[in-house]
Amino acid sequence: MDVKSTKASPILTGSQPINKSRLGIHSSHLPYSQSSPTYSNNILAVSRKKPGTFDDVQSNVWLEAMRSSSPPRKKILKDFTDEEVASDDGDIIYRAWTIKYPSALNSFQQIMNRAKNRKLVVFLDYDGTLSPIVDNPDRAFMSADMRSAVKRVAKYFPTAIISGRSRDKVYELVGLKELYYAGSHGMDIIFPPEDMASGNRSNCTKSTDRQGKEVNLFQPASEFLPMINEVFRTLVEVTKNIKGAKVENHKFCVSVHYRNVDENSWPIVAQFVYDILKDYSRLRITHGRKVLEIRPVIDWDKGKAVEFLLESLGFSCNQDVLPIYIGDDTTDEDAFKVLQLGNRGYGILVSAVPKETNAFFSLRDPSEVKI
Ligand SMILES: O=P(O)(O)OC[C@H]1O[C@H](O[C@H]2O[C@H](CO)[C@@H](O)[C@H](O)[C@H]2O)[C@H](O)[C@@H](O)[C@@H]1O
Repeated sequence: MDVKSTKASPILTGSQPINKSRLGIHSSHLPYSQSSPTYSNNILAVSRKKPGTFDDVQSNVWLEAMRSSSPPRKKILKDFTDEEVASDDGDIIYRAWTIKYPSALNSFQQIMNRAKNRKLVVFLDYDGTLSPIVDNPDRAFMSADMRSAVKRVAKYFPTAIISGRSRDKVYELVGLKELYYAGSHGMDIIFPPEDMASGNRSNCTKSTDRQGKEVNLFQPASEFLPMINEVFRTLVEVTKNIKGAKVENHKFCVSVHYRNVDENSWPIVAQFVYDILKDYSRLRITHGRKVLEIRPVIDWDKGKAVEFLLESLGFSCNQDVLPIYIGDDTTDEDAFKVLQLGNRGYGILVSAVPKETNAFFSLRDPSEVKI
């Protein structure tokens, strides 16, 4: 679903402060400020450094966040309970957690009761929600059964995929024309103009898709494209000798994967990313599942994308609509928060381990999402 852009229409709020507390790190510990962008030869800057030796406290904070991203089940349970747990105990702890975040499957009737006389609008994350987490991001396929399940849902309810991946990539993986797609953590949204609510004045760009069909594009970070491409190239270059490291260009953000990097080399990955980002005050980093995600400092996230789609498609009236968002990652928390506010809808966290979340319900893994 590639589109030929006809006009750039950035709705930038780059001067807004970002939510640094999401990382659990005080703002003074983060390597970005609110000053204007700088472009520089980062490869040279980085290669002057001795890799793997952190030169200040901030980067150690990053490393700690990397270690706690997607940790083994036993470690999460230990953090949650403050003691070592056997796997049977782990199940008991998980069941206790579902008292606070009940299983969406067991709460099906409750959800249906609330959905009575309302329009259900469904939002789905991709990785870890529709597809299982696997070592190779290029092999994160959703099953044919899952695709059929999503297709069935979309037949009855407006359904959108909101992913950290590029919109083209996630479309390629999902392959269903009948859905709405938002890539780059919601910074790249596409929908047919005929679905736009009447009277809506969303600041969209008109464009055409591969089939020549007219589409509406909303890309609030379009001015960051050259910067993102530059950072992507630099990161590919500096990480090329780190075994297992993988850098993905998601158009308006970049992912640096360290899932397959030996843990002893994680400091090197962190150091390189940290050094590069020092030169880009208008980019920030968030932590995903064994991935560092570099994104523009704009006031936009998956939660904002949910609000945007609801409004653009004419579903923002609280009384008539019940939005549901299913996701597994920290970036999905922004969407859960939007639905939690004013009890607007239901966030459903996909997690096999207890976690603090803004979601209302839980599901254990993608196989439960499919049901
Ligand atoms: O918002 P999402 O659709 O959940 O995308 C978030 C990131 O997903 C992918 O990485 C994650 O899944 C990979 C495949 O299972 C896994 O190998 C990796 O460790 C996970 O972090 C994707 O590759 C990232 O670029 C997305 O940002």
